[in-house]
Amino acid sequence: MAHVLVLNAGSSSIKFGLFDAGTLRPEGSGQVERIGGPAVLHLHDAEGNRLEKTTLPEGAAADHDGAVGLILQQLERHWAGVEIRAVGHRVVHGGWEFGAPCEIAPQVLDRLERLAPFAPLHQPHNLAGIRAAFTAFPSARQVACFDTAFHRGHEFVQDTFGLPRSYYDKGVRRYGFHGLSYDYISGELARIAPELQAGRVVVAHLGNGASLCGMKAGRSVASTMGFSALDGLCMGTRSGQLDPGVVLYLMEEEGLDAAAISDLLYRKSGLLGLSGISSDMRTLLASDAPAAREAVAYFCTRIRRETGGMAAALEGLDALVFTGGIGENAAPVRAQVCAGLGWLGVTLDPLRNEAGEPVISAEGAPVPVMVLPTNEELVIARAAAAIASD
Ligand SMILES: Nc1ncnc2c1ncn2[C@@H]1O[C@H](COP(=O)(O)OP(=O)(O)O)[C@@H](O)[C@H]1O
Ligand SMILES: CC(=O)OP(=O)(O)O
Ligand SMILES: [Mg+2]
Repeated sequence: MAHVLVLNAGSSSIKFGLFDAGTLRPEGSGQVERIGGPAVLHLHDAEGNRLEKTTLPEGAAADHDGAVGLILQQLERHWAGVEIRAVGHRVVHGGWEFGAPCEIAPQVLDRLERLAPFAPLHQPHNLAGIRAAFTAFPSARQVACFDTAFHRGHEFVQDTFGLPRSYYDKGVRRYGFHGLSYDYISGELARIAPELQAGRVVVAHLGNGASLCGMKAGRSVASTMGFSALDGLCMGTRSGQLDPGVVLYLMEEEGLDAAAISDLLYRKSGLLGLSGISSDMRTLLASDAPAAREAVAYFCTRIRRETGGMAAALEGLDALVFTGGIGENAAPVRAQVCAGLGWLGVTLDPLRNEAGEPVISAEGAPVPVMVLPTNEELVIARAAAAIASD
């Protein structure tokens, strides 16, 4: 039986999914999370039951390459002999060239390589996964699916910066990311609440990377992420929105060069930099340290501010959806975000929120608030299966 394998490299995790190429039924899934920290391997069978949850020995998944190697080993161990017809890859940055999933020819790989500087926490890992899959499955079709593609079609005013127009023409514009996740959520809303999907929805994808998408009738109108995956919300290790004057100060007064600034903004800021403790929301929520509390408070404050901005871009709000590792699991974060959004019609039911029910808003509240687990792997599998059947 032919299968589609999906590799989804995030900034702190690599997730995989194995699907029947015809029915797209899941045959197995898993992830290596907390890469670079105390990494944990999770494996699930076709029914979603846990096969394994193991804290990996130090060094086993110190980086994304190690994690890909581990996943390939586990595939061999638990799903030996399956025929892999196609491998679908999440590729975070598709620039302005790639607006739809595509088969990866060698010249495509070169073009994707050129976008690596704009997504240094992702693109190199996405490309390493592609190379590893070419070696491990030489006869499979390799397909790239882009985080940026869902946001194509924004109006000029949502995509431009206030720079001279020539920069926009050169591609210095807001691309937006997490599009595979938003695409999945849009489809889920159409299935379970079509009247909401037809309206104005803010989706908060809160993982190690975090962004908001404003959607109208299921399509992206605006994203808090911009040219790179640094902009917008505060993230695990990324600063989010920053006065460009700070970058000038760092260069002129502190003598930091581009590499040092990149390291600061991508790897040492956000929840990690503010708390001085961890980039991981679980660790921060479990900590009594005031700096951990303040980091979480900043994270939530930025989400509230940007939700107000998104509602303005959408000219109203009909629903708010939480997804991503934090959005799906961290009830205290959802509570803090929503506590300041009563003026928009958002009121939570604390018990439903604590239980992580699909609908967590209070009975009769004007704006439904939902928790929907994302499934970027399924979106990728659908595209890879379609291309492989051509
Ligand atoms: N049960 C939980 N409670 C709070 N936070 C959680 C929980 N499970 C996962 N998270 C958080 O989700 C984040 C990782 O999200 P995820 O979407 O998997 O990451 P990535 O951006 O690498 O794809 C981490 O900050 C982690 O602490
Ligand atoms: C684009 C991005 O930040 O992705 P992730 O949240 O998976 O790191
Ligand atoms: Mg992710």
